[in-house]
Amino acid sequence: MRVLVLGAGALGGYFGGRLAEAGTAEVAFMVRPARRAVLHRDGLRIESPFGAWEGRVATLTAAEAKPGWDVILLSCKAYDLEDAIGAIRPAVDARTAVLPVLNGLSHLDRLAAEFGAARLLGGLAKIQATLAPDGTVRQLNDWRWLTFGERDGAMSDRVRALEAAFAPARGVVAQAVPDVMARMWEKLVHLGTSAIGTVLMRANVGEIVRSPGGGAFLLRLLERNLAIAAAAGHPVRDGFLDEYRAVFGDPRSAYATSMLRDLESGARIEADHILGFLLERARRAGLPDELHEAAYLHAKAYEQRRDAGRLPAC
Ligand SMILES: NC(=O)C1=CN([C@@H]2O[C@H](COP(=O)(O)OP(=O)(O)OC[C@H]3O[C@@H](n4cnc5c(N)ncnc54)[C@H](OP(=O)(O)O)[C@@H]3O)[C@@H](O)[C@H]2O)C=CC1
Ligand SMILES: CC(C)(CO)C(=O)C(=O)O
Repeated sequence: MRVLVLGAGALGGYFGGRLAEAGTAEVAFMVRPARRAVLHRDGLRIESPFGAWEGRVATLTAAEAKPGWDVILLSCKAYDLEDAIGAIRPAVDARTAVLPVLNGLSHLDRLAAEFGAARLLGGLAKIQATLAPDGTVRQLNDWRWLTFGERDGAMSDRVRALEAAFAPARGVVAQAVPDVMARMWEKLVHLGTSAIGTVLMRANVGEIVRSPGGGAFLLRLLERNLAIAAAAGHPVRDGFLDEYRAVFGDPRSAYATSMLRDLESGARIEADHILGFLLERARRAGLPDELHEAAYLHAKAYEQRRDAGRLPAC
């Protein structure tokens, strides 16, 4: 199996690196020149509770893209989607499945329009990882789930083959599922709650829960996001609520989101793709929207300040 990973950031670097380490697929990374220079100089370095890895990896730039890939794992941020589509376009052919692992949902319509619905898989990652300033990919806790599937629910040869390729990879639980759209909505309920909570409060889950009313605030957010998913035709599975009530009720939790990490380091954030999407869905369903509105406004005001160069020094 030949797998092209677009982006060697937190997710692309982690999952692509683990697959390269396992040696069960031919893996290459499509990267931009600055990242390529670091990978050429240092190799790909992963730090993880499941063991560090360092290795030389194949890289190519958009100008060098050629067809012949079974899977393209798309791991850019949503604000880079158009650029990434342009970069992978010459690499996509009749046999290629495109597997995006971005958070959110709205990228799916765009990718299906570009590459055809039949080529596009659904996918999500439950992991906490970051690309450190020195180029190291750092996994921050033991979350390690990569979930994907055909959007029509078929358990096709291609999703089974990808699951098999990942099976020996350490620090990864990769699963092909027959209900990937439901899983993506569940991920959005989870992320919507943690991202809105941590970004609005500029604090991790434990810090919020230990503050007066913080636990109730997170649970109210969780319920609002559950209602948004249900109104969109995707009620969560049994057990989901109990699992995430515990996640969002733990006073000792150090759980923070990639959006909070990005915001605290002055980076770009996926405000429209995640927060704007949820706000629009709350309004469309006639649900209370003031928490989503505040989070979206907060993120957009941050973008204004960032664009104007007025963020405090990090
Ligand atoms: N980090 C996390 O813990 C989690 C993140 N997610 C989601 O996964 C997605 C990816 O996030 P994450 O991995 O953190 O992001 P990162 O910013 O760490 O990595 C994205 C990478 O994509 C690269 N990229 C973007 N456009 C192109 C292009 N045209 N050609 C080549 N490379 C490109 C960037 O390269 P360059 O360096 O050149 O800018 C960057 O290194 C997001 O939607 C995020 O919300 C989901 C679960 C957890
Ligand atoms: C919700 C979480 C932590 C789970 O993977 C995530 O997706 C993120 O931080 O972007």
